[in-house]
This record gives sequence, C-alpha cells and structure tokens, in this order.
Amino acid sequence: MAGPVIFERIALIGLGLIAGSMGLRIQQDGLAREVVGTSRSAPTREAAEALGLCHRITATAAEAVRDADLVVLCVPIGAMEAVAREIAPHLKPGAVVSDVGSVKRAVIEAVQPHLPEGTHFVPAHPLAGTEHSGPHAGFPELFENRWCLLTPVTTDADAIDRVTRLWQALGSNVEAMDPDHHDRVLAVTSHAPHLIAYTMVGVADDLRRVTDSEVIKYSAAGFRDFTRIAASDPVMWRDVFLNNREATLEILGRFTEELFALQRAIRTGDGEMLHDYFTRTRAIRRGIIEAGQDTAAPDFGRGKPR
Ligand SMILES: NC(=O)c1ccc[n+]([C@@H]2O[C@H](COP(=O)([O-])OP(=O)(O)OC[C@H]3O[C@@H](n4cnc5c(N)ncnc54)[C@H](O)[C@@H]3O)[C@@H](O)[C@H]2O)c1
Ligand SMILES: O=C(O)C(=O)C[C@]1(C(=O)O)C=C[C@@H](O)C=C1
Repeated sequence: MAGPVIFERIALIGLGLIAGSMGLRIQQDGLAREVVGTSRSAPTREAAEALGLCHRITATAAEAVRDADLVVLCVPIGAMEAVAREIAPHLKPGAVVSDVGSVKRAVIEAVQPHLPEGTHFVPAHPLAGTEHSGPHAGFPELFENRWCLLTPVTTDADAIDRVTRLWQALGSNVEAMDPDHHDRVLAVTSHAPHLIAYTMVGVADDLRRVTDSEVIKYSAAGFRDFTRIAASDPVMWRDVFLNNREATLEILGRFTEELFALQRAIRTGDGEMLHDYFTRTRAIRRGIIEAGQDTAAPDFGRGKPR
C-alpha cells in the first residue's frame, strides 16, 4: 500500500526485532522512499536481506546513514554510544536521529554528545515487543495499538512532528515525556516485572533439580507467562538494568517490602490482609480493562521466528 512519504530515506542501525518490524511496515505502507539497514554481523545482514526487511542492506553503519533523513538506532543500549560515534561524521546536515532504546536518560547521555551541530535528536521508545529477537523476529503489526514515548532533545518542531507522524503511521499512539520520568515509569511497568519473572523462573529452575521435571511438566498458565518474559534477550535486559539502575532499585526496594508484608500475612494466617490486598490489585486490572487500555497483552503466535 502506498502511503504518505514521511522521510525520503530512513536508515535502521541494528537489524533485530524492532528494526525488522519497522523496516517491514515502512516499506509496506510507503512511509519512506528508501529504507537502508545495517547490522554488525554478516549472518544478520544476510538474513535481513533474504527477509526483505529493508530496500538495501549495507556492510557498515557509515554507509547506511549516508544521505539518510532519519537514522534510527535499534541496537542494545550498551552499543548506542559506539554506534553514535561511528555514524556522527557521516550524517547528512539537518538529519533527524532517533533510537528505540528501552531506557531514555542513559541513551541521551551516550548519544547526544557525539551528534554534530544541526542534527536533531528525537529519542523514542515503542512499548511493544516480544521475547524473540534477531532479524527473523520482526513483523509489521508489532506497533499496532501500542504506545510510543518520545523524549525529544531537539526543539525543532518539524523533526519532532515527523518522528511523531512516523510512529503514528506504524500504528502507535504517541506521547512526549521527560526522559527521567520515562525511566521511572518504565521501571514500574516493564523493568522490575522482567526482573521478577527472571527470578521466578530461576527459582523454578533450582527446584527442578530437586523434583526432576515436575516444575515444567505441571507449570500453570501464570508460570508459563513468566517463562515467556524470562526468555527475553539477555543482552538487551542486561543493558536495561545497568542503564536504569536507580529507578529499578527503588522499585525493587518497594517490591521487597511488600513481599515481606505478604509473607508475614501468610505466616501469621492474616487472611484479611491477603484478601484486602488481592481485592485492591484486582481493581487495578479491571480499571485497565474498563479504560480500554489492555493493548499490551502479549499476542502469542506472533513474532515467532519464521
Ligand atoms: N525487544 C523488545 O521487547 C524491545 C521493545 C522496545 C524497545 N526495545 C529496544 O530496542 C533495541 C533493540 O532491541 P531488539 O529487541 O530489536 O534487539 P535484537 O537483539 O532483536 O536486535 C538488535 C540488533 O542490534 C545488533 N547489534 C548488537 N550489538 C551491536 C553493536 N555493538 N553494534 C551494532 N549492532 C549491534 C544485533 O546484531 C541485532 O541486529 C534495544 O535498545 C531495546 O532496548 C526492545
Ligand atoms: O511483551 C513483551 O515481550 C515485552 O516485554 C515488551 C516490553 C514490555 O515490557 O512491555 C519490553 C521491553 C520494551 O522496552 C518494551 C516492551
């Protein structure tokens, strides 16, 4: 389907789940005249080529960003600085630079100092993903009905407007946010929950050694949801925690306090406390559903390696 061209040429750096999904959708809807992509490993570039994630794949990031109007950094957070340093001398004057990192303050601090005067940095975070990674994981509907949060560094209204329109065209609802606020919110809604899932599955794995395969064999739906989350990419999540340290530790501190309170209620047989607590949390879930905001529910079956 041909759509409105928002950027003439878009360069995607790092061809995994997010870049692959963007590349497919941008091409499908004609949101750019050309999508150029690159990744550091040759097998990834070959896979991306075979899957048609971009119009053109280049061997280096320097080549990919040449004459690009928008450059989107889609690499793990720990790789953002090196990529920014590499592309900086090759950026077109006036180019818009963005990223999709799950943490915003650390990415701004890593990338912004390398960007030449006259380029416009509009960091973004699509609140959409799956536990799959790599070029095979991408699919064009990934961002449909999800949020995309922007934490603009530039004050250039046209750059912000075009990045907003791109994410809207990819299917997302877009909102601007202060980067520190973003990191605090995501610590609650995404980062701490992932760590809890990793821990729970780790505990079950330890138990498995005691009970053979019972933990897996009889795993109930709740635990299976944890295993899906805990199957997420180790590099990505290592970098998330190392780069959103303070906010995540703050939430984990609160979590531990609540866990101790619940543990005590179980030990002392305080059924009233447990009932009140679970009634409160159930109301939160119902509020989300009533507000029509249950758009983050995982869509099983999508994003699986093809
Ligand atoms: N997966 C999610 O659920 C999700 C959701 C929203 C945002 N994000 C963010 O998007 C970014 C990419 O995540 P993804 O899920 O697409 O990851 P991915 O692992 O699927 O893809 C990452 C790509 O970056 C490349 N890469 C890795 N290290 C590199 C380096 N040092 N230099 C150059 N390229 C390198 C890899 O080869 C791969 O092509 C991350 O910053 C992540 O925080 C992820
Ligand atoms: O559904 C999933 O697999 C996700 O965990 C996606 C999820 C999230 O926590 O919602 C994970 C990290 C991203 O930065 C954004 C989205």
